[in-house]
Amino acid sequence: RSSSSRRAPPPPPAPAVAVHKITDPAVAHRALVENADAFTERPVLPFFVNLAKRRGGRRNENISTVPYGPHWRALRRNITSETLHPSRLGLGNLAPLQREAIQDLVAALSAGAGAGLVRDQLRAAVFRVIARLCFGDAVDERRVRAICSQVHGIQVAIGEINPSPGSSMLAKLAKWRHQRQLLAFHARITQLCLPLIIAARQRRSNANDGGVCRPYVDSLVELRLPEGGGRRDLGDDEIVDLVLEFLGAGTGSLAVCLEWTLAHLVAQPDVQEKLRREVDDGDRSQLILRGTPYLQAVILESLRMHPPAPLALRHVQADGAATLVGGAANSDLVVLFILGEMGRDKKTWKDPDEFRPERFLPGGEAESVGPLPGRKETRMMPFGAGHRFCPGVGLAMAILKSFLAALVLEFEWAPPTDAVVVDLTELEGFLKTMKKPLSARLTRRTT
Ligand code: HEM
Repeated sequence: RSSSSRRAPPPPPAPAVAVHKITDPAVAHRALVENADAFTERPVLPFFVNLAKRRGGRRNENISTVPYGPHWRALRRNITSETLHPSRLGLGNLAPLQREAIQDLVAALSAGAGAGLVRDQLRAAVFRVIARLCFGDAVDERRVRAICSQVHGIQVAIGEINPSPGSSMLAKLAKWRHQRQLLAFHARITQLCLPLIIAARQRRSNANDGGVCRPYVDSLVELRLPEGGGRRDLGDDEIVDLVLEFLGAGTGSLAVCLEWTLAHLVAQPDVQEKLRREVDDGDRSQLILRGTPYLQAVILESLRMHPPAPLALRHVQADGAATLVGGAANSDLVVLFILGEMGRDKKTWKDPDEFRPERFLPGGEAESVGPLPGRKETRMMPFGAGHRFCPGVGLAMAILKSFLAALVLEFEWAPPTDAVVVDLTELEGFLKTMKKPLSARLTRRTT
């Protein structure tokens, strides 16, 4: 036999995948809401492939990456019912965590608000709340700050990934360095989180459930995942990845949204004053209970114009893809739903580039629009849509409302000098941040 006849047959070619972008909210509705079952999977990002290689090919899943099915359902049900459910996040549980974080934020901002400082302080304050929901009271402030800085680092590094790096040696080297940097962040986060996971296992064996507001990590050490007809515990490394997802998904988007919203309040003092009048009117401790439609409208308007997560991603099989491209699609699709463009779609929104919260009030063009798409219509989707919409939407809206209310009650927000115009240029990345960090002159209000 010739050597060529003994050669192993070549591996089957990888299935062709085409990329398809969607910017029209009506098309997104057809796909994610009306054909939800065909749009359940996300493409696998290279970072997770590299992480798996380091673990000898074993891929750990978090809620965002896990294929749709029993594993996803178990993780999603756990986060929703054990941590994010309104009964868990009742005012009695969330309010004290927020109060402490807001008090520290106000103190830090009172001490000076140079460029970049507002952004850093917002991120640190939101992280405190999310970290306490994740780990409970057991975590000390130094460790919280260290984890916060590593989680931020990994998000910035993911945002810097060049999607088409080219094939030159230099490009390959840059890509390799970048992946190493991501893995180093991940290793440091693992080191910082492992003692907290061990502490949670200890609490479990002591049969102490950590109180009414049970930390997310406690629910994870007790979770039994379906596997091969039976059930199994999660390993420490799997819990690290789920915790990292919780901390990252929770903090980054919230801090970015607060910064954008404050920037618009600086640019439009009339909106700021109207908002202040609403939150100042009546019992402040009952803010969320008494209803604050303008506060809700300001936040929705900010999320419409600047959805912090710029994309929702799906991997769609060729037959499901036909609903999008028409006829018979001959390849799978990676579908990019471009959330920012949907919020500014000219067919859907009047004067989409104007920040006008009134549009979400009764009588406005978007009075029935909320943070999630409706059954009949999608006009914006800052928290995604379909089966994989964001489970943190309730927590996110609660935190955004209480932080924003406190920040306009405590301070008057103005540009650093009267001559400065607020720069609202966006920076594309893992999150859509302000290109130039918000710089503001803060005057403490005496109330
Ligand atoms: C302003 C704040 C937030 C924004 C704008 C946001 C946005 C999003 C978006 C766009 C998605 C993708 C949805 C899709 O593909 O259809 C998502 C998914 C997700 N978010 Fe959020 N999010 C926020 C806060 C949070 C918080 C506070 C948490 C939890 C602590 C969270 C946890 C998650 C998780 C676990 C997923 C994956 C869901 C799944 O695949 O089943 N997010 N988020």
